[in-house]
This record gives sequence, structure tokens and C-alpha cells, in this order.
Amino acid sequence: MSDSIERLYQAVIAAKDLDPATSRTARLFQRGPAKMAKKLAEEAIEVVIDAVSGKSDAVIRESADLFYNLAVLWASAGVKPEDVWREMERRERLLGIAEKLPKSPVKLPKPAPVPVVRRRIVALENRLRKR
Ligand SMILES: N=c1c2ncn([C@@H]3O[C@H](COP(=O)(O)OP(=O)(O)OP(=O)(O)O)[C@@H](O)[C@H]3O)c2ncn1[C@@H]1O[C@H](COP(=O)(O)O)[C@@H](O)[C@H]1O
Repeated sequence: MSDSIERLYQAVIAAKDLDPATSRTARLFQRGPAKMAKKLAEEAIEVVIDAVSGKSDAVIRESADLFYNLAVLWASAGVKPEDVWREMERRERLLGIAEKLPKSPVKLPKPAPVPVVRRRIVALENRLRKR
């Protein structure tokens, strides 16, 4: 999958300086990051709506549009696909370590009950009173 996204990203980079009249990508670059972000958000919502409606084919189509608009926003923000893959690999390494930790909170052995030494205050007070 990452190969497809990397090819798409390269295609976006190649198209960004084309004629906006004929290239959607060039048009998005001409209109700027706010428009790119709006389109990305719209695609994300379309994926959500189709997924909730159980329309798997539409989810596939809209996901491809989502990846396209994400690649456009990445390019505009100076983010490369490998930057994202590196972050994902870092998280995977961390999770891998975490997976070796016990999932439940570590159960410490209950400390032995400390015998409560009841100060014989009452007896002492009685003794003092008798003096
Ligand atoms: N991968 C894509 C790609 N995926 C989705 N889209 C466009 O993104 C739009 C997303 O769907 P929308 O429903 O939001 O769009 P729309 O409602 O039809 O029209 P708008 O309201 O968005 O203007 C679709 O119209 C698609 O044409 C893409 N447009 C271009 N590419 C690739 O980007 C490269 C550059 O192409 P140009 O931008 O045409 O130069 C090429 O390799 C293209 O294959």
C-alpha cells in the first residue's frame, strides 16, 4: 500500500505546477492549504457516512479520494510519505515493547498486616489518677 501512496504522492508533486484549468491538483495548490484541508475533511466525512451506511464499495472509492487529498495536503505541508512511515514504525516499536509488559496493572503482593500496638493509654491514665 505504501508504494501506491508514494506513487500517488509523486504524481501530486509532478502535477502541482500544471495548469489549474486542467489539473485538479494544480487547482488545489492554487487555492491553498485551507481548500486542501476542506477537501480532505469532506472526503473523511464521506468515508465515515458510507461506512456507517454499510456501503463498502463507496468506502473504497472515497478512501482513494481521501488518500489523494491527504497526499495533496502532505505535499503542501512539506511532509513526505516516508516521514509518516517512520513515525508509524516508531510507534510500532514502542507498542512492541509495551506488548511485553503485563497487560493488567502489576499486582504487587499485599504487604503483611502491621500489628497495631495499642498504647495502653487508658491503663496509664488510671495509674496516674491513683497516685
Ligand atoms: N489520484 C487522484 C485523485 N483521486 C481523487 N481525485 C479527485 O478528487 C475528487 C474527490 O472527489 P470529490 O467528490 O470530492 O470531488 P467532486 O465532488 O467530484 O469535485 P470537487 O467538488 O472536489 O471539485 C474527485 O473529483 C477526483 O477526480 C483525484 N485527482 C487526481 N488524482 C491523481 O493526481 C495526479 C494529478 O492529476 P491532476 O490533478 O488531474 O493533474 C494524477 O496521477 C491523478 O491520477
